[in-house]
Amino acid sequence: MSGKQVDHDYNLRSMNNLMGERWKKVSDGGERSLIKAPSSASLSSAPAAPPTSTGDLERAARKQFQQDVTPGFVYVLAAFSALGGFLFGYDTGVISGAMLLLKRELDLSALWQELLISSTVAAAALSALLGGFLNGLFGRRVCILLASFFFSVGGIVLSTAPGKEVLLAGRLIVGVGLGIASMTVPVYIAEASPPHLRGQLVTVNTLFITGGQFTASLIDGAFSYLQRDGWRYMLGLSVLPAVLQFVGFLFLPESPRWLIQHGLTQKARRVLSQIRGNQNIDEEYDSIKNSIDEEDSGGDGPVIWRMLTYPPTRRALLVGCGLQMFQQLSGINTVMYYSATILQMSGVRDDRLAIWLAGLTTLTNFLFTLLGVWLVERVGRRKLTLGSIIGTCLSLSLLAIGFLMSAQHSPPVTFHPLDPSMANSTCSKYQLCEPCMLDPGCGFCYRENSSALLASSCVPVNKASTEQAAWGRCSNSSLMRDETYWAYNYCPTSYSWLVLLGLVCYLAAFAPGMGPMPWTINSEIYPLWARSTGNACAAGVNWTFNVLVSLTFLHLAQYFTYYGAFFLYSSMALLGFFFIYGCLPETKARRLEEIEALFENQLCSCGASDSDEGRQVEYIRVKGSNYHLSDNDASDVD
Ligand SMILES: O[C@H]1[C@H](O)[C@@H](O)[C@H](O)[C@@H](O)[C@H]1O
Repeated sequence: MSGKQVDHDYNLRSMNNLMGERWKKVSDGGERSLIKAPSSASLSSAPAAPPTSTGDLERAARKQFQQDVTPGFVYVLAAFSALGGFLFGYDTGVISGAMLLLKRELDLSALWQELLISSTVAAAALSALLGGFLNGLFGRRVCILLASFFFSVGGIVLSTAPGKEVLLAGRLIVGVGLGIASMTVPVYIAEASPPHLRGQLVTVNTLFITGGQFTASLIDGAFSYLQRDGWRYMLGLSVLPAVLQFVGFLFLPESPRWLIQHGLTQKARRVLSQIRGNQNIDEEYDSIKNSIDEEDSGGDGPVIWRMLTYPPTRRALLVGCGLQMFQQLSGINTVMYYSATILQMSGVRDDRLAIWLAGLTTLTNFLFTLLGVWLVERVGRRKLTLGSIIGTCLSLSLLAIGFLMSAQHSPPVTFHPLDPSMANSTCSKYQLCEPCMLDPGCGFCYRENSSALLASSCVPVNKASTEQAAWGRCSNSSLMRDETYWAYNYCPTSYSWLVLLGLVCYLAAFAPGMGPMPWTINSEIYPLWARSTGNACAAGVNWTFNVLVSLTFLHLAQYFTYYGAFFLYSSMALLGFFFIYGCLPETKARRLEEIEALFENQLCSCGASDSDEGRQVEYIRVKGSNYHLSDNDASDVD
């Protein structure tokens, strides 16, 4: 565990020799299909024979390495693993639509609604922590099998539940699966991927999360038309991908790194050959073995203790957990959850239409995560995360300004109807829509006549359904004549376009970087002995802050108003920017065994070394030998 880097023997002279050999064969026509002859354009300034520079050869070698030797099996493995991400997104996303039907059919109180929503996230936080222990003991494959088993059983329990108690049990079971999957899948993909594809393949897992959220919003929209039992289909459909993943993983292999760690060396070699195709696996095998041997002499005590007392892993853990915390403090789940309300503010009054349009929010999140998959190996993790958090911070401010303008131009209450029960409701005290809307017990009832508001009142909400008032004009849809509207949670405003613009900018900035990078980076910053525990802690932090932010939003809005809440999220994102700028090193294209060395310097010294980033380091293997390439400076190689 000394931070010493494994000696990879990047012998450039031998590379030149090998390249020379190879080039000779190319000239002879022997391996023309492996390294193509340079185009005439690239030859124009080169000497006649051999007609290329070392840089060209390096590039050709790298291209060949990337094109020829990444077997399709790695993609299959990543896709089956990422089904765990899909279930993560589906199960967290589907509940909002299901809840609309559930609360009507099962007559759920507010407490039960909150229980059904947050129990899953709380169970996920605990089981993510437990997942670290299970991963070390049984391996990644068994943990993924276990997670998909929980997802399947949970889905069946939910779809057949006779009452709310069984529903709660089902939600807890799904939560346990979520926690285990969220910490295991990124680790498994990272350990199986070749370095040049690792970032992209782990980011695909987050793409599947946002894909799951998008699918959930479509399913919610489609089944909301069913008069009865729509929620059973919504919650039960997750069984299909869960069973698919379970069956797939019966045939997929264990991570070679875990196998070597547990002395199953022959099996590990077999798996490595399977996932590395026609490459020589000796060097990778040795480097994993070396790092495990170093770690074995690293001391006693529980892993978390060893992590905290060894500076590089302590720093990595801080960075990993910090990233997850700032991801959630940037308010992604509040924005997603309240997107329907935000859309209603901008004039969409039909509930069903608002549900469908909220699907557009999840689609935008999904599409911009796709951009992240494309960018991660091009610009690197650090720049992508930094750019994303600046954009997130600015667009949160834009959202806040939109809410501020709406609040400052809040329509007045002009009509004070008498409460038929003569109860003295607090709603009648409000003079403006803004405080009326922020009180969870009240809503704004108004008539609109060619964009002018008439006879607007603040009245109590119907406790059984927030879609109606407790009494008066807005208490019954048949009573609501043309142009009479009920606004719960929002106020009619002419600044809704600003809020909508803020929402779109927010998703465009958040989704490619702050969404996926915390997961991707956590899967690669810990040495093998600390990887499960590190990811378990970081995933636990993610889920804990997820539940904290979602549960506090309404109270925050009540005390600080909507714009106060969004300014708060924006300042959190600004803090996050300083944290990432100072503490997050670039891990792109490094081998997992080398990354520990990046955390040897004091934490928060990364900003100072930004200039090093121009010198991109890549490791490639050509038929079993490794070379250390510098992309930007071919003259390094002489
Ligand atoms: O990375 C994911 C993703 O960005 C999701 O959209 C969000 O709901 C999750 O909380 C987050 O962890």
